[in-house]
Amino acid sequence: QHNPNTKHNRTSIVHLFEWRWADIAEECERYLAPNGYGGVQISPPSESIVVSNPWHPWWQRYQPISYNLCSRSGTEEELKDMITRCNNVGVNIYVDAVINHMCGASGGEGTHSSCGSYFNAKNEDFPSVPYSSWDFNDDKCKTPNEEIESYGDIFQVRDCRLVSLLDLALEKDYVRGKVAEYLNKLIDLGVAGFRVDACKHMWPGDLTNVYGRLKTLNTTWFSPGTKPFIYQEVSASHQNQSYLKWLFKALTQMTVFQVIDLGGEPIKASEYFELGRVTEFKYSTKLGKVVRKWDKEKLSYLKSWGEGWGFMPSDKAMVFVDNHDNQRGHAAGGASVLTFWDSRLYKIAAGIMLAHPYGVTRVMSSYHWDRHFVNGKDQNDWMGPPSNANGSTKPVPINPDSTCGDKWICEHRWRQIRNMVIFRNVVDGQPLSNWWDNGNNQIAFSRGSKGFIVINNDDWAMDVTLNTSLPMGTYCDVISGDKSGSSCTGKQVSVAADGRATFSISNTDKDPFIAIHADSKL
Ligand SMILES: O=C(NCCCOc1c(-c2ccc(O)c(O)c2)oc2cc(O)cc(O)c2c1=O)[C@@H]1CCCN1C(=O)/C=C/c1ccc(O)c(O)c1
Ligand SMILES: [Ca+2]
Repeated sequence: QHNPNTKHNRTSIVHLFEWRWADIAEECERYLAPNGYGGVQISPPSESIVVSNPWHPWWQRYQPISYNLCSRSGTEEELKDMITRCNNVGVNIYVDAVINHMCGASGGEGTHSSCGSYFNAKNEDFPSVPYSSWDFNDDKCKTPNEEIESYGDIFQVRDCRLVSLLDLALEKDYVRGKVAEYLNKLIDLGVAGFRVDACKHMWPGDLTNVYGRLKTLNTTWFSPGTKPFIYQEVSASHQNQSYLKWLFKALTQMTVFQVIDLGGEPIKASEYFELGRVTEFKYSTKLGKVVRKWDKEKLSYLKSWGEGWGFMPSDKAMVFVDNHDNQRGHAAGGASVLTFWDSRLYKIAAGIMLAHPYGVTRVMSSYHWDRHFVNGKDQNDWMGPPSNANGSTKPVPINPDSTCGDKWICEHRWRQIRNMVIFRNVVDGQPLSNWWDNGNNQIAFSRGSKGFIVINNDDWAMDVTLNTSLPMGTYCDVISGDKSGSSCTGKQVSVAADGRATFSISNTDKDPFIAIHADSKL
């Protein structure tokens, strides 16, 4: 089901990565609802392993040991309360569903889990579900050590263990039933859909079967018959790296009698299109390259942004500037991905993503960690959220100036990003028009007659008069400030009767872009 089911033309999702349920509930009521966010992607709510080395890494939550709704973010009661409170203010909840695997094969035995449930990884014994060795792909996987060895082999990628994670036998009716039971319980609680993790490692046919077992949404908040919104993580990045390594090795060893499919990426995102939306991973890396002006990329090339760049159809795409994985440089294209660490360029990238009509947009909300690069790799890329000595996650304090404290970054609260989320809501449904560029890194475009954005990413000042297609009047720039009452706290733009306006943007501006829309008009 490809429609996010968002309420009263809210168009963006925010990923409150590793937030506690209690804090999410507060944030829905005090910030997300008033500022037009459509929904929240929450971290996996299922009980996971607790890893001690490295100490409580963020990715331990991607190693389930049961489907008990009890995790580092809170209890089932807190989850239920949060979903209710967010739904009551029109903010949907999307669950990060980890259904391809359980914990790593060397996860050990015992109760080192987020809620103390017993499991034995070695025997593939997860009594809380229950799952036993019958429910894993050991027989189906044809590699000697059960691991994915070559990313060029689509059977290994689906049926073997991803970094030794115990691979569930999703072709079995019993396993499909257990996974559907887990997702349906969340639907009963009121969630609006799922971000399905690691889809590349599951057969589309198995996913189709599981999705087919899902209930329609809880009618307390959704109209009868509404199907859950599904968006599938299909990441080419890591695959690409390993796939290209394999390809090179194969080529050096290839004899004339062997025929190796030299095609592109073996598994295509399009295999998953019919099932739901798919994360467009090229978007992050390409947008990062263009805004950083790497590889001779220019902002003016964004004239054909979207399908024109070879991305999947807009109505199938979930897009983002960065995500929890590639903001840590994991992905092959990782180096170009913009993150909160590069805040000035990050805001430009977010402005472009939110102003452009392509895809459903997801805003990342991160926490700070002590990056420590050694030979280009961050030794601390595993670090979990701000936490107390006992490993529990710290609450999110809100400062008087509306920023977050205690190392929570809260990109979704940055004025420039928050206001562009609102911009996207105001212009929803309006086509991109009035494209203008200077052949380099100065661009501008409107969204019908509802909004207009101008960006200067060149190393010199910009001073142009452009047709905005907006009605005559004075507009507040929502990047340098807000409209408050009958005045602007930042720059203002006056649009003449013929729709033209003059824009002057210094290349040394804190934020070298201007955005105006129907609701920022005085
Ligand atoms: O070096 C690592 N992993 C190998 C490279 C990334 O591979 C992983 C991918 C992955 C990434 C890109 C691909 O193209 C691909 O086919 C697979 O997806 C996962 C999904 C999970 O639910 C749990 C995982 O441990 C992984 C994972 O390790 C570290 C140590 C273990 C976790 N991890 C990690 O780096 C964890 C990464 C991770 C975790 C959760 C995610 O949703 C995700 O996208 C990445
Ligand atoms: Ca699998």
